[in-house]
Amino acid sequence: MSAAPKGDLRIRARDLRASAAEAVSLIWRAASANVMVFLLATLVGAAAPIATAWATKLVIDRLTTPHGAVGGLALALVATGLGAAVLPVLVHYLRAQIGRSAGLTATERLFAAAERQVGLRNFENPTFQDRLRLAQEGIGRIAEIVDGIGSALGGALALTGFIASLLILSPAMTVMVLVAAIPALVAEILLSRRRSAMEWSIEQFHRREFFYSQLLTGVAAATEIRLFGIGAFLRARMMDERRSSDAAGRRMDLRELRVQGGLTVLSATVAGVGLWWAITAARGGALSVGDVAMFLAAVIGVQSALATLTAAISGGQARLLAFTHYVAVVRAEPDLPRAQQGTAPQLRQGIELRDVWFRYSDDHPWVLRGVNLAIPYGCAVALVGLNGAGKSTLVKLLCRMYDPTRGQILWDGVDLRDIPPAMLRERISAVFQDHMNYDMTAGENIALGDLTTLGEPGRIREAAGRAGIHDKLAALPRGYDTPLTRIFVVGTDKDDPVTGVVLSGGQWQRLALARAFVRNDSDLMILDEPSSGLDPEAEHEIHTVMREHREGRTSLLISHRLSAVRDADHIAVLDGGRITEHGSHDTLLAADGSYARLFRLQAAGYQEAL
Ligand SMILES: Nc1ncnc2c1ncn2[C@@H]1O[C@H](COP(=O)(O)OP(=O)(O)OP(=O)(O)O)[C@@H](O)[C@H]1O
Repeated sequence: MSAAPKGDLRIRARDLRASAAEAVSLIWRAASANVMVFLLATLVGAAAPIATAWATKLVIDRLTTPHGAVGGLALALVATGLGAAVLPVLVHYLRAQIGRSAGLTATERLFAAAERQVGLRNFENPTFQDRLRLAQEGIGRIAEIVDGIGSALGGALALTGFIASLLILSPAMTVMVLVAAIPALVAEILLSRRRSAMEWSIEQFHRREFFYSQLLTGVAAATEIRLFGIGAFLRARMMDERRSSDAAGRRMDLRELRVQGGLTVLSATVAGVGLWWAITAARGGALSVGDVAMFLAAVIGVQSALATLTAAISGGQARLLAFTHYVAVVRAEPDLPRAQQGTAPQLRQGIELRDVWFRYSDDHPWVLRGVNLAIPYGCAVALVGLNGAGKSTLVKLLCRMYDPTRGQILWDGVDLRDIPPAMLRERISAVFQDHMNYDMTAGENIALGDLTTLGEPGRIREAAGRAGIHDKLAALPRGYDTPLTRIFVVGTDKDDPVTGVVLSGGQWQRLALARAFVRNDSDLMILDEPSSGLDPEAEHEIHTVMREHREGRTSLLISHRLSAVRDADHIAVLDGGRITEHGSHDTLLAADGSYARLFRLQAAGYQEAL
């Protein structure tokens, strides 16, 4: 596994500062009172061992002196020992509290930032996906950042106190201990940078492993996996991903083992030399017994404070580097240049696509190559075309999930780019080909189409009625309050567990239709393959309903079932990224082009069967 490129690490110094500033301000704003008590307790806790060491030295010196009074000192020793024992428990509690408060705020901000990505481009970008996942992990480690700040401050205080103590006893030894510590500090900082780069580079393995694990443990793919017997195959792929990330982790651990092992030997040697010197000096009468005890406590204290400080700095750096992903997501620009001002005018004239070109990225081929299409106000326009012709892509452009690469889409003459996406989408309702089935109650599944209906069951029922699913939903064990999921229990009533229900594909499709219908006042209704999963009777019934629903409304209907689109006001054929034919059903049949060919092909299929 290669480390992150050098350029990446250079950028990281700046990112690190931004990350530190963001983390400190987040922690402070989320829990300022607790932070103050935490810092105070940490500092007092760090001073306690120094006080203990001095009290111990004085007690020993007095004990070895005839008639030395030790009562007060012994009490002080007990008090500092008590403080040293109790404070860490308090610090631990405060750290967890601060971590929770800051984590709550950060989670809210992260998901709000993800919502600010109003289009789909970033969500389809693997780098952004990696960042999102690492950002969530980073939030989980905020408590460690708090810990790091505490350890750094405590370590610095303990270090200063013990160095001062050591200086009194032996300036030469002080220099020696400090010089031995510098390589440790530098090495730890470099190691932590390398570890962060490694973690970033193996994120792709984690994401793929997660994908396979979801497949293997989720319900969605369970039937196919069993039928095709591909469980072992998928598991092998998942384990490959795990092995790749483990291999990178093992290499990093080995590197740390070598470096940290060497550094430990170095500090043990320094401590040994110091001990030998102190004992020799005490023998010669240059140091008292208490001095030797103090010396030992100071050497151990300096080394342990340095270790704490080094770990706090390198660990803090690693955590802040992980936190840079959070900062990158919350500060990311919206993916679509966003119209802040402006409104979506109520549709009066219609929608027009003017020479629209689109490709998903510079590396992808063109999907649309100069589409010109009008969807006049109050008309039903049908879009037909072969698989992959770009029909769903065109729908996504209409909802402004992406902006056209070239050309314009006009809403009553206003460029969609000049309309805030949220306002535009309030005027549109849709059933998508790949509609969502939410693991929520039946009523909620419909109300998601217009949240104002959450408190208005009448509107929900009416939409369900129009989509032909009311009777089914009303007959469920808890009617519209029945959870449509077997994945988790909805509600908290332990004595009366709510059993979830699983709907069929066609029933889910009707629910998706109801979700679109519930948004009554929409200006544009988009129906992308709304009846593909329905039985023939249901399909006929739904098309009748949709025809009624479309009456006087502006709508765009996409279907491979050409009998379903024949009564649209206009039919447009999308082929090779362009509109190649358009007109009414009769005109297109008379023109004897590709629409006529496809229509006859489908009709012949039915006739042959008769
Ligand atoms: N998110 C995406 N990223 C990259 N390419 C995409 C993406 N979505 C679709 N495409 C590509 O764009 C082309 C058009 O796809 P689209 O889904 O719009 O076709 P369609 O006409 O709706 O097809 P179908 O009738 O099969 O539903 C296809 O070649 C597809 O591979």
